[in-house]
Amino acid sequence: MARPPKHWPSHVQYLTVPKFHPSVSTDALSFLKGGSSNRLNSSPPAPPSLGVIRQITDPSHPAYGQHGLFAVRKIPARTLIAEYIGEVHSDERPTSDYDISLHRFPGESVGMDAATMGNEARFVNDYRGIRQKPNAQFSDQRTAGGGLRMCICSLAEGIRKGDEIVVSYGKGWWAARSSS
Ligand SMILES: C[S@@+](CC[C@H](N)C(=O)[O-])C[C@H]1O[C@@H](n2cnc3c(N)ncnc32)[C@H](O)[C@@H]1O
Repeated sequence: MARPPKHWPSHVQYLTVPKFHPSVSTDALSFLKGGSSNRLNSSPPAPPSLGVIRQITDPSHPAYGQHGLFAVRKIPARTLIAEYIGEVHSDERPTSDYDISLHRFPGESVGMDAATMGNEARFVNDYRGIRQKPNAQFSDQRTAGGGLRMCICSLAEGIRKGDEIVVSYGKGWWAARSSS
C-alpha cells in the first residue's frame, strides 16, 4: 500500500488506483476498464502527482483553513498533473463535495467520488475568488491499459512552481450548492 503524502487527512483512505463500488453495472465496468482484464486491481497506479497538498493560510482565500494543491515545479502547458482517483460509483452521492462525473451511459451515470478515499487531486480547488481564470482542467483519458481515467491537466499557459492549481468546477456545481 502506498504511503499517503504530507497533510493527508487520517479519515480518508489514500489510493493510487480507483476502487469500484458494487453499484457500477457489468456493462459500465467493461467500458470503463477498456477491455483490460476485469480483475479489480489490474490497472497501473497513477503517475506521481505534480501537485503537493498545502494548508491555505491566507485569510483572504475563499477556502481559508482548508487545503489546496500547489505546483511542485514549473508545469508546462497541457501536461498531466494528476489523475483524479476515488471510488467509481453509479449510486447517488448528493452530499459529496468530492464527486465528479466520469461517464454517462443511457440510464447510468458513473461518478468518481473522493470523499472517503482518493489521492492528491481531491484537493484541487475551484478558481473562483482565487485566480482570474483556471490554470488546469479536468479531462478524461485512457491509460495504456485501456482504463478510462479522469485527469487534471494544465491549460495553455502552463503553471509556475508554487502556484495553486485551480480548475473550474462549473457553474452547475456551485448552483447545486447554493440551492441546497
Ligand atoms: C474537492 S474539495 C477541494 C479541496 C478542499 N479545499 C479541501 O481542503 O478538502 C471542494 C471544496 O473545497 C472548497 N472550495 C473549493 N474551491 C473553492 C472556492 N473557489 N471558493 C470557496 N471554497 C472552495 C469548498 O468547500 C468545496 O466544497
